[in-house]
Order: sequence, then C-alpha cells, then structure tokens
Amino acid sequence: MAVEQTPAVDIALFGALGDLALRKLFPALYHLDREGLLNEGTRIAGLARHEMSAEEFRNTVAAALEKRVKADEREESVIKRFLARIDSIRLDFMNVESYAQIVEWRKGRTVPLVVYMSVPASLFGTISQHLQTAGCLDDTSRIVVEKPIGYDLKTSIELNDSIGSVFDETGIYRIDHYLGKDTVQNLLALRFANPIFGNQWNRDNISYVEITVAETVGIEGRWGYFDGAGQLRDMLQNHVMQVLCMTAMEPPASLDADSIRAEKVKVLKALRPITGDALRTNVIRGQYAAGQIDGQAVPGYLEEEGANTASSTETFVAIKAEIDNWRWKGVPFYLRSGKRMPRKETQIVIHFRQQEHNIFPGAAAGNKLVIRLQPDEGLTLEVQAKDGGLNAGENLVTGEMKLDFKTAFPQARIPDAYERLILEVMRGRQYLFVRRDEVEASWTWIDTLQDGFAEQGLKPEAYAAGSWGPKSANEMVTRDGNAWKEFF
Ligand SMILES: NC(=O)C1=CN([C@@H]2O[C@H](COP(=O)(O)OP(=O)(O)OC[C@H]3O[C@@H](n4cnc5c(N)ncnc54)[C@H](OP(=O)(O)O)[C@@H]3O)[C@@H](O)[C@H]2O)C=CC1
Ligand SMILES: O=C1O[C@H](COP(=O)(O)O)[C@@H](O)[C@H](O)[C@H]1O
Repeated sequence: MAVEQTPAVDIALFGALGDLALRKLFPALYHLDREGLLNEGTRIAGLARHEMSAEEFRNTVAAALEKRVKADEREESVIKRFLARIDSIRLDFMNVESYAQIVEWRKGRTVPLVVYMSVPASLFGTISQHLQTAGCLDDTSRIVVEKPIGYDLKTSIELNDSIGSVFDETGIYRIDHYLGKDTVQNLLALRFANPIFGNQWNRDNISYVEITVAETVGIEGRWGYFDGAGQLRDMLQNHVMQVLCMTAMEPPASLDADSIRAEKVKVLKALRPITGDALRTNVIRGQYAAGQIDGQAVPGYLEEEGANTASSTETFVAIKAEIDNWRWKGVPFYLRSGKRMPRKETQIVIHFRQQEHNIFPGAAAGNKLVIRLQPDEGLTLEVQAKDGGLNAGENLVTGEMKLDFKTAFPQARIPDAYERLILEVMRGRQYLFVRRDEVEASWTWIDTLQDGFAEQGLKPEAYAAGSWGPKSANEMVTRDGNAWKEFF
C-alpha cells in the first residue's frame, strides 16, 4: 500500500538532552524516517541549556540510537540522513531574548512549527509565552505536551490556561502514550468493525469488565516524582482511564478527533463518584513491601533509593468503577494497576453473560473475550464446546479461539507508541490526543477519591512485591460473585 506522505514541519524539541528525548523521541523519529514517513523537508532543532556544537549533539543522538534501536533496524544510510536533519540550539528557556535564535533558525521557512515540550510541566507556560513574545509562532504552530497534565483539577486548569493563552485547542497535542499503542487503537476496530462484538457490547450481554495494567518495575530512581504522585495519578488518571474510555464509549460518528473525544468525555462524566463507605470497599490501595520478581529479591517501596520511610503513597490501586448510562448501568468495571506485579501485562477481559436457560449438565461458563494490549498483543475468545470422546456425555469444556497479532500479521512491526503519536502531530490529526475537557473530567473523578482518602484518613495496605496486590483487591471482586481472570 502506498505510504501517505507527511507534510514537512520544523520540530523545536525543548529538553533535547533529557531522558524522554534520548530514550523515546529521537528513536521514534528515526523509525519514521526509516519507514519513509518523514518528509524530506522536515528538520529538528534540539534545544538545551548546555553549550554543544551541532556535531556534538548529533553524536549524542547517534549514541542514543545505538543504544535504543535494535541492531537489525539500524541502517547506516538512514542514520546519516536522519542526523543531517538535526540542528542544535543552546537556549536559556527562561530568557525571552534568547528565543531570537529560533526565529533565526526559521528564517525563510513556511512549514508549521511543532514545539515539543520534553521538559518539566512547570516550564510549559513560560516557554509558550516566550515563543509568542519572540514572534516564533503563527496560526499553524502546534505544541506537544507530556503527562502529567497537572496534579489535580485545580493545577490542570492552571496548566491548560497557561498553554491555552498562547495556543488554540486545535494546536495543542496532549500526549497519553497509551493512545499511541497499536493495540489500544485496535479497540476501535474490534468494537466498531466487528458487528459480532459491537452488537453484544452492552449491559444486556456483558456482566462485568476487567482492565489490568500491571508492571513489574518499581520506582527506578524516580522516588522524588513518584512519591508526590502515586499510582492513581501516575497511571489511573491517564492511561487506565483512556483504556476505559475506549472500551466503554459509544460509537463515534467517524474517526474524526472531536467525534472520538466527545464520546470519551461522556464516559468520564458518567463515572459514578465514589464517596463515603464505598471508598473502603470499592477502592483498594496498596504499597509494595520487599518480595521477589522473577526469582530475584527486590526491596520494598520504603527501602527504595531516596525513600522517605513515612510515605503512605500507593503503588497499587484497584477500583470498582460504575458508569451510569444506558449502556452500562449495573455493569462493574474493575480497574487495577500496580508496580512490582508478577508480570508486565495490560489486558482487558470482557465477561459475557450466559443465557438464562441451560440444557447441558452442570453450569455453563459465559464467553470471555481477552484483549491483550501488551506484551504478546492479541485476542482470545473463550467458547464452550462439547467435551470430546464417547465417555464425555454432554459435558462442556472451555476452548479458546485465538488471534495472535505477531503470527497473524508477521510483516507488520509493532511500532512504539511515540512513532504513531509524532506521526499524527506532523499530519495535524488530533484523534489520538487528549482534549482539555477529558483531562479535567478525569481529574474531577480522581480528586473525589483523593479528597475522600484524606478526609477518612485511609492508608494503603502492604503487599509483597511479585504478588497481585493486597488480598482485599480480590475480595472486592469475589464479593460480587466475580473473579479477576488469571494470567497464564
Ligand atoms: N521520561 C519519560 O519516560 C517520561 C517523561 N514524561 C514527561 O516528559 C517531560 C520530560 O521528562 P524527562 O525527559 O524524563 O525529564 P528530564 O529531567 O530527563 O529532562 C528534562 C530536560 O529539560 C531540561 N530542563 C529542565 N529545566 C530547564 C531549564 N530551566 N532550562 C533549560 N532546560 C531545562 C533538562 O536539562 P538539564 O539536562 O540541563 O537538566 C533536561 O534535559 C516531563 O514533563 C515528564 O513529566 C512523561 C512520560 C514519560
Ligand atoms: O506514564 C507512565 O507509564 C509507564 C508505563 O508505560 P508502559 O508503556 O511501559 O506500559 C509507567 O511505568 C510510568 O510510571 C508512568 O509514568
């Protein structure tokens, strides 16, 4: 199939020597170049406060590619072409006068400027203002901002206001990298291109839904950041909520950004606030203690480097969420996400109801659709079949129909989320980016939880690293007669 050409852009990458830029953004841009998806007129300026010649900066990027791109995907000719697009600009981000260098870099250029904020959120407002004052922007300019968008509703409004005073909403690309994962986008195809599922996707046919985003990593030297956030802000408020929205939303009229985002925001607004006693029964928080991952001993959260032994920040959260709308009334959505879980796994399990009248001996299980988002991307549909052999009678057994993406589509490389997201920024398509009202609706729901924990003095329970979280996370589900699906 012919590759859709991308328009040329100038990318001004603020924080070009930081972790995100070197670990994710430059490798993603390289892959786009290798796939023929970077217009030959596209240029990249790495902006940093350190003095560095263009040559030194290109060497730094080359070293990052060496480390982050698989050997069989590194092509000398592409690396050379890619590095030739890169300039380096030493800039004092806080000094408006130094922005004249961006104006100089853009002299004679008519392509849109893409400003990528790979810097702490506290700088987003100042950089935006300085870009405007220095005359770097026009109405084709775009800005890409990273999560976290605020710490709560109040700070997210402040942050959105400061960016919004310079950029129009149509030029703001808020990244949630889960939306860049192929398998998360595939949820749209699964639901809206397969009537066999789409027609069953409601409270009449589904008894409950599980969404698990489990990580084996701990804090990885990020205690300072993480302790101020916790798993609820770090993972639930954004990634898990986005996956929930893609699972639960109504069919959008089209793939257009506002059609999709309007449906997602309706889900967020229909989430029932969890308050009072329900906070103890429907929200379980945990903090990992020492344990083992893959047979290796790992320290507890409070023994991690930089830890404050008094911390009561959660590293695990499980929530029974309910969506008060026509489609989902009465269907629990069990959400859970934790660090130091036994394995890295993101999956959605749809539990279909069994029919009322059963003609077979014994209880017949309902169908389950397991959607594996990462790793081992694919789908499994559990179906009931008659047990084989003459002695089996009419007994039923559960079998599996599987679609493994790597086997089914061997020619397709599963791209990193940032490749897809940067591609869509260059194309000027916002459907994979989060709109302001989504961020704010999500914080509104999360703030209710945080306020309730503080008022009731609720603290996380300990769980051993390498386990699936506190026991009460299981009890929350079994109390309803349901169960988390085990991983195999
Ligand atoms: N790393 C990741 O995987 C993820 C990061 N993010 C977000 O991406 C953004 C960047 O994160 P990350 O790369 O990890 O952070 P880093 O701290 O590694 O990088 C930030 C960069 O910004 C530069 N910087 C900070 N303050 C200034 C300043 N006043 N003037 C000039 N340069 C400055 C730093 O320069 P210097 O090197 O000189 O200090 C550094 O190069 C943050 O908003 C973060 O929340 C979001 C999701 C994942
Ligand atoms: O945004 C974040 O995501 C990562 C998990 O991302 P994944 O793509 O590896 O699933 C998480 O570890 C980190 O704490 C969080 O800030």
